[in-house]
Amino acid sequence: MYLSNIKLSNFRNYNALSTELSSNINIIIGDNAQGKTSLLEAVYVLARGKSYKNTMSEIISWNRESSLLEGTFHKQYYKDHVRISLNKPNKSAIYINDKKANKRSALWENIQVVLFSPEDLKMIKEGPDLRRKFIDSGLNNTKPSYGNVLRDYSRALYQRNNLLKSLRRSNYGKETLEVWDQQLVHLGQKIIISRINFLKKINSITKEIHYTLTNKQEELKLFYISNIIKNGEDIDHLEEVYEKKFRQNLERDIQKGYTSIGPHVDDIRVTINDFDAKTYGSQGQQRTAALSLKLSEIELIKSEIDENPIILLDDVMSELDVKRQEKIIKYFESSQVFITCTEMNFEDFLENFNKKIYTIERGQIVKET
Ligand SMILES: Nc1ncnc2c1ncn2[C@@H]1O[C@H](COP(=O)(O)OP(=O)(O)OP(=O)(O)O)[C@@H](O)[C@H]1O
Repeated sequence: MYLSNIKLSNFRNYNALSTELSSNINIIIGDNAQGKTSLLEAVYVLARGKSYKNTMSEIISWNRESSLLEGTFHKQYYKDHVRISLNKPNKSAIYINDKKANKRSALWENIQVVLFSPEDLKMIKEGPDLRRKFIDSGLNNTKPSYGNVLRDYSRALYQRNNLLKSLRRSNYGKETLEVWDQQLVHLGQKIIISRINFLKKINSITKEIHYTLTNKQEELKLFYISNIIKNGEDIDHLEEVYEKKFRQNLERDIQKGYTSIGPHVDDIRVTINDFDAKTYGSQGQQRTAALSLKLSEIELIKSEIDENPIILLDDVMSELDVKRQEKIIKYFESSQVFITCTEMNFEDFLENFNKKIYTIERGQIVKET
């Protein structure tokens, strides 16, 4: 799939922009603070209906009240024209082929996008939230209903945590706790099962990619770590076990004022040649493992839904050495890719690609080749 054009008004530091895009490689180059990431972010907003890092008020230009984004996504057999209007403080409307969509999920059910930022390269080294984000992004792209479950789970979790905090002071409303518990167990077990199945599928792809990136020196494996069910345990009884542990943890949860178990605190354990990559891996090994994980997300999407996702590389190329740059570029042969950079030191690898280079200055494309 690819985005053939993009039109922006009052989006971050872009007053107005309209351009055609390459269906393969799009390089967005410029000095710092000129608008490279903003353009990439605009592609993401068109695909997801929201930003990956800023609130709506933050993406609308400072001195404006509203913003408009438009673009046409081409899939194998049809195309969708997407128009999104954003209004301060927090209102948005999405139109697909001029028909108003009721939910943002109308976008993610149809459009696959993989974002890759320097933060992702820290996925192995840092805390579990980046690893959970990785798995959730993969699932959102391959199983659209997952996004709704995740959203409902987060809402229920927020409500339960608020209630837990108030129960520290008085028992008022304790009877409603059961409603949130039931919802969390029901939604939480769906999330855990989806994640375990996702890891089963992606494990073999990640292993192959990592073999290639490390010249067959390293074997990478992924394990789902849940505080409700142990790896390899029978997931048929998950709901029962989950309910029991929830009851056991209730007093502790009230004392702490938050829900201490569930998929929101789960993790992925990554091993390299059977040692724990987070504890024992060198920085280089951890970064290569993170790269393998992101590339395998792209490959899994390709095989699961028979569409190439749009790939957004925000400042990632400058973080990789030449060898790794060369190796990853071959995964972009048949995808649309957006690459932001301040310098083009990887041009040699892109000789045979269909590419467009956009030079950005103060929120404008000043050169296009
Ligand atoms: N809502 C907004 N309205 C107007 N300008 C904004 C808004 N939000 C951010 N900016 C400005 O837009 C400019 C471009 O930001 P952007 O992150 O796109 O830069 P960049 O070219 O990717 O820079 P870098 O190479 O440093 O990452 C920055 O100067 C930023 O302060």
